[in-house]
Amino acid sequence: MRFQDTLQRRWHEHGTLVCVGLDPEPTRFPSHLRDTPDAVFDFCSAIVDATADLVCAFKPQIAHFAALRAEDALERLIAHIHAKHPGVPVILDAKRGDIGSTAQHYATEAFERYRADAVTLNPYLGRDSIQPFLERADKGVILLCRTSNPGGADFQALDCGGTPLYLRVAETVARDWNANGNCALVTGATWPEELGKVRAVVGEMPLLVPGIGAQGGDVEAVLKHGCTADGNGLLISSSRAILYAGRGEDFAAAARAAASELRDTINRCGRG
Ligand SMILES: O=C(O)c1cc(=O)[nH]c(=O)n1[C@@H]1O[C@H](COP(=O)(O)O)[C@@H](O)[C@H]1O
Repeated sequence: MRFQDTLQRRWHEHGTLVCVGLDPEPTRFPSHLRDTPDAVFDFCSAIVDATADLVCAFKPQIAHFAALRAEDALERLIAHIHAKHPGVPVILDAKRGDIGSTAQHYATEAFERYRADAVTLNPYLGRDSIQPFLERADKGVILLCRTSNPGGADFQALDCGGTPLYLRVAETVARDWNANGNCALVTGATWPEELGKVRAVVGEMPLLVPGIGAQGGDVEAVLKHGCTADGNGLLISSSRAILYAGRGEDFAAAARAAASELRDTINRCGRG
């Protein structure tokens, strides 16, 4: 099934906008897992199994695995999600971006090697750098637009003929790059008013919104500015606040409680 269809199904049939980010940091694992041979997989798969019914997507962050030489654990983790929780899409957070011939290899990496349903990309190199991904109509192409970090405005807010660069990105993606209906944008929870400006430009396009939890984004403000008219349209992503909600043997139950609370807060704050 296409990424955009699985996402719609999670929003409408499972009533959740929560995306759990999978960012393993072994120093923060519970002590009983820290020195086990397959700790990264064991930790992440326990979080996945404890939260799958509460999420609209999982988002593993590739650097967290690569830095630990744990790419094989990432491959097995994504295979585990597909096998045990079919219908939950996996977004590979890789933020790739390169000339077309190299981009082709990044597309193969994301969709064939890792079997991700969607990937985050940096649009800075322009259309041809994204083309190999856009052509995969069944896969989600999630482009950085207004990132959550403090320096996000350094370039993204630069004036481009009366419009900030991030809105130019939003306009271009919505108008020119989305012929297959498989594009989405990253807009950080830490900039809710900009999120609203992006929403006004892109119609119903899905927005991936990191920055809730550890980065301090406000759920209510995100919903006020970012929801579509039917109360959907967002993947509100949290990693550390869910993954490391507990430090003991009950870490997975603690993660479930944190994800459940986030889902309920979102639903209480007025989605659909
Ligand atoms: O593309 C992303 O996922 C992303 C974009 C952005 O603007 N800000 C941002 O924090 N992220 C990612 O989202 C996750 C946020 O983690 P927490 O702050 O722990 O919830 C990290 O994996 C970041 O790499």
